[in-house]
Amino acid sequence: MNATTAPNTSLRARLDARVASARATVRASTVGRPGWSGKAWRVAAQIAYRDWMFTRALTVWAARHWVPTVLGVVVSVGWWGVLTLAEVPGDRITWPLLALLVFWSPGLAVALFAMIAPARYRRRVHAHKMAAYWPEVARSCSLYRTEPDGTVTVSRLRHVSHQPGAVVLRVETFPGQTPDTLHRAAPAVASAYRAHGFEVMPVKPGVLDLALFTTYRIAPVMARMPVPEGANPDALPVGLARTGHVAEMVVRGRHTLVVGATGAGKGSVLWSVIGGLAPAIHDGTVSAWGLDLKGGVELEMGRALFGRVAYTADDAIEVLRALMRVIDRRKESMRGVSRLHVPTSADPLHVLMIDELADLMAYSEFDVRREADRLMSKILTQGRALGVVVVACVQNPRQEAVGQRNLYPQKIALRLDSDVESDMVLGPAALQAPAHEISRSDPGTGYLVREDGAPVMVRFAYWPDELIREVAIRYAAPASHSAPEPRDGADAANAWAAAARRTTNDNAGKPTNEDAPAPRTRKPRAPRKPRAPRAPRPAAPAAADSEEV
Ligand SMILES: Nc1ncnc2c1ncn2[C@@H]1O[C@H](COP(=O)(O)OP(=O)(O)OP(=O)(O)O)[C@@H](O)[C@H]1O
Repeated sequence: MNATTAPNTSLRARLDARVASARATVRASTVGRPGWSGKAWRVAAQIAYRDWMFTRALTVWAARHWVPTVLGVVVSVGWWGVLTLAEVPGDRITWPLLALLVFWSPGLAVALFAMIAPARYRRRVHAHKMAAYWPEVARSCSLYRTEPDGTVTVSRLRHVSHQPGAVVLRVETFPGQTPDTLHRAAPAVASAYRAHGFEVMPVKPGVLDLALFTTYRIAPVMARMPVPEGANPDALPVGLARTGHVAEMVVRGRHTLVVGATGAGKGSVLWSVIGGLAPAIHDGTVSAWGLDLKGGVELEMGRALFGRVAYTADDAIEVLRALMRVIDRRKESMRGVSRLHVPTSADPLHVLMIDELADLMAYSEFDVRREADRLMSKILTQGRALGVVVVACVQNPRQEAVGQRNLYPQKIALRLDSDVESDMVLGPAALQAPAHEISRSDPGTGYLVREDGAPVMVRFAYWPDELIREVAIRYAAPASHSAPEPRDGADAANAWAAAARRTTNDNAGKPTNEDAPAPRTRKPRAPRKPRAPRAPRPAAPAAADSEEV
């Protein structure tokens, strides 16, 4: 900041403060008064406001349509003058006045509309202004072509609509233009209209909605007790989007990486997912697993929602192995039956929530890191279709902390420290999602970048500790989820398949902990006789992954 702007800024700030305080005083002594006097002030203010809207709309109409305005005045005054000069007996006012009303009737209709629905009137006026400016914007943003006869064709603006916090332009391509051109021009269009940001949403081939945000911030949202209808892992409500709509996140079939600097609000994302899914956890269709190597400070608050949690590195490895067993079992049961797991209470969607991934993947002992890396790679590459998904939170997106970030198809970038980090996390989507520009005073705000790469700014709901505790009590996980071991019946078959594959496994003989017998009592093994014919079974493609059974 230079020396001349500093005093101006403080003068401006002082003036703003004075104006705000004067407004507050006037408000408190008029419409803000308690009781009947306050009510009377509010009614009077409404009448004055609507009168003002009527007059303003009529004046604007008259200024724009001066021909009928002047003609109306000339005809009615002339008529009255003729009647007066001719000394016609009787009423000389009514008919001239009616003539004026007829000429001015369109303006009066608009003014009445402005008086009855002032907010809608303002939005319409605004939409008209935006539409009037469109040809110029389209030309300056290269959304035009010049015809052989020299005329210029611009992309057609079908209509302008308003949503809370955004103005939406529905734009249509002209023949020879691709939607990509509109995508590329979107930042320039947003800048031309002085918008705080934009979002492009395809409507149908050749037609796009371009949402221009009129506000930079999304107001804080408080989480509420979740309801069973909302606990949908295909469209989980997690907060508010900039358009004012509920923001939804896909959990099933997606691994999600959540990155945010310290204090950016990763806890809000974590609890929006686990808390939002709580009713599904309670009815058994979702099973939550947790890793919190900060000693369980975050997850212990809602411990009852999790089937299994780990607060130390060694326990975390055990949890990852247990998840691999689930994956291997599902590979067997889903092979040739289904390509995307459908959760049921007997066979739930497993959601692994990791608070601070770097504690496990970067700051643990070397052996733990290596094993965690191996298991996470397998879970991330094999789990999503098999109904095992990971939501991993991390502060630092550096390579060593999140070496596998490309294995997460869905990313959430909360406030980040630099544009390099935004780029690192979001790649090309960072251009539309400058997470490093999110203000420190807006924790819980971030960009959700789905698999298709389109970013949506979201304010995740804030979950106070009391609510997390209440939700955990009300929607505690069923007891069966606390020890998710191989199901009876499936056990013997898996053991047979594993034993058979181990004989052909490249890693056979290597000391892996998954080979250790599960600590549960198992059914006595079937006689070894059937092993021989199973060995050449065409299980080779999955063999590399089979040792975790
Ligand atoms: N959605 C939200 N709305 C409003 N305030 C929030 C929201 N989320 C978080 N906060 C505020 O920001 C603070 C920090 O949030 P949180 O602990 O979730 O950050 P974090 O990213 O997990 O930080 P760290 O990585 O240091 O643990 C909270 O104590 C809360 O006051």
